Amino acid sequence: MRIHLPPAASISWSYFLDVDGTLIDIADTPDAACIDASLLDLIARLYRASGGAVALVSGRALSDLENRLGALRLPLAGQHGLERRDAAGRLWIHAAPPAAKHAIKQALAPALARHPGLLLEDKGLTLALHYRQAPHLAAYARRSMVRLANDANAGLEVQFGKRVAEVKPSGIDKGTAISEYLAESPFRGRRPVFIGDDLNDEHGFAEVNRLDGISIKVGHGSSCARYRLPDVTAARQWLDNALQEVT
Ligand SMILES: O=P(O)(O)OC[C@H]1O[C@H](O[C@H]2O[C@H](CO)[C@@H](O)[C@H](O)[C@H]2O)[C@H](O)[C@@H](O)[C@@H]1O
Repeated sequence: MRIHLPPAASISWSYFLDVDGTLIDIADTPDAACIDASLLDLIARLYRASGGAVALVSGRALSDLENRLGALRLPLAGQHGLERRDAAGRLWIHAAPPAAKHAIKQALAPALARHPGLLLEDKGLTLALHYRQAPHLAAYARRSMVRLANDANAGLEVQFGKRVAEVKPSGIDKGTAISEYLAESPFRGRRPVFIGDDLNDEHGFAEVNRLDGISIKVGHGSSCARYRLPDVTAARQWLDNALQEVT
């Protein structure tokens, strides 16, 4: 992999940070992933030093992120931007739970019972079918979610990610979440940075590229991001370096 390292980070920029695979290593299951104390400290320091211009932009649900962050409160976009808490603490919800959600869950129930390696994550507005514990079922899981989204005929789309296929309302993504933040204080007027690792981060990279910001892909795989960092450790180190400006 050819690595185009990003320029040195500046605390005058706006920081949009993906979570799984970017700030924390991928774990076997969604629940097993852990935001450790040193990451909490890094985010808190960056948040203070940048005047609050830090948001987590994640596929996880807001409530899930909140539980993992404990007392640390900052802007959060969850479920790929479908729900967003802004810097003033206001909550923006961009879609209702899909009417077809119950039917999709029912349709998946036999496969989930048959294959314990499949895991269904109901995030409220989206349904994610994880196959990390059953990688041989990748094609089946992806195909099933595409079929169920199409059959619902209700403005749903499938977002693929690391060993996951997710049915979600279409039209909102991490790119729209970033552009909403950038219209608001304290993000407005700052150069945007987005760091991510997964397919669902490509919308965010594209938006940041459009604004001449800094898009950084963590790890391998094709991407429209302009820069690369090899892994979670390097991503955290790059952010920590921004804080050297202020110490
Ligand atoms: O946008 P992110 O913050 O990166 O969240 C993306 C998805 O992360 C979680 O799933 C992924 O991480 C799990 C734990 O490491 C892993 O087991 C799974 O295979 C990955 O797909 C989360 O469960 C999803 O809801 C997020 O969309």
